[in-house]
Amino acid sequence: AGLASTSEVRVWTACSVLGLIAVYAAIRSGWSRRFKDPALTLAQILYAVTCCVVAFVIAGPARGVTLPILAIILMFGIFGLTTRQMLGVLVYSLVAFGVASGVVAARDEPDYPPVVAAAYVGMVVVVLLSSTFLTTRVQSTREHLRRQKAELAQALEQIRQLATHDDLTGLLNRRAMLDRMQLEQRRSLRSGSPLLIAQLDIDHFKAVNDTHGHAAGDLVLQSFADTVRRNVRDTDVLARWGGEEFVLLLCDTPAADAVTLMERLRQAVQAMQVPVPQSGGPITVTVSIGLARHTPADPLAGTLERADRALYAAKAGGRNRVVPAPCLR
Ligand SMILES: Nc1nc2c(ncn2[C@@H]2O[C@H](COP(=O)(O)OP(=O)(O)OP(=O)(O)O)[C@@H](O)[C@H]2O)c(=O)[nH]1
Repeated sequence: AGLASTSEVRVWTACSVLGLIAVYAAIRSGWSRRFKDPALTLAQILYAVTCCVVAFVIAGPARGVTLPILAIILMFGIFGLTTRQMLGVLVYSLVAFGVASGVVAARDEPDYPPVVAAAYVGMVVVVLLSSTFLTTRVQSTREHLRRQKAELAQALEQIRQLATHDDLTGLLNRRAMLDRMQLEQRRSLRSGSPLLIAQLDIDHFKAVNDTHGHAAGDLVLQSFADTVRRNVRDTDVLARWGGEEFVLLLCDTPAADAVTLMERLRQAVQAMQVPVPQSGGPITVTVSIGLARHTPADPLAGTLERADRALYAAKAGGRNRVVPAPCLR
């Protein structure tokens, strides 16, 4: 439109388009993934500010258009840059526009009197400062949200832990164990691997509480849980079923091995010595165990019932013993 030199505008347009193509290629090719910000926001903004500054110099009387464009460029920075990067952009832009103003003044354009030059510089400063201020605000809001999100995730994990685990022993609780049993039941059905359920009940536990107190009883429950956990495989699942009663799920263990394992477990519990402060010597306990194999045709409740009956037989038979359900004999 006769406002600016055609050759300068052509060179400017070519450089701007080449810059856009280079950024597009860097992102689409995946080359930019090696950087922390694959969108190359900082590089894009610095390049755009540079183009804006050059446009300010060559646009003649139309240079006022470059200021809203500068504001739009910086808007992208508000969401994509850190406060430090934005401060860098601020300093770079101030210096670049300062130089540009000097160049324009040196070109001695008739419609660029000092008062207009000062107004442009003032506008550039306002745009840059307000963008930097907004970036700081957005960054602090983002940081606040990030912290809240982390706290929420931690609280959810705590709730999940409380809902699925027993507070005293850290073992799975009954509800979580039932879920796990169903999972293992499906797995066993698919693979044909044996699945066994053991019910474990500490003998005469009421007497422990009555003699040594409830706190000592709690220590015994914790030691019992640790002892059992240490004596079974990681793939076996132990849960506190309620009170002094525990359930152990033996995955992929042949029945004969399971009976031997339960016997070893019984002996480990018998050998366990629980030191209790202000209670004379350490407390010892024994355990009765009922063991049953899950058969694919049966519901889980049926297997639990058979393990429970075997446990009852162990108690009735004098305690401190392992009784396999009839299906295992
Ligand atoms: N310390 C403590 N005791 C508990 C807890 N939960 C249940 N108990 C106690 O466990 C005892 C269970 O007693 P009983 O059901 O009579 O069984 P027992 O004395 O072990 O007798 P047998 O099972 O027949 O050998 C009760 O005294 C309950 O109060 C707990 O979390 N901590």
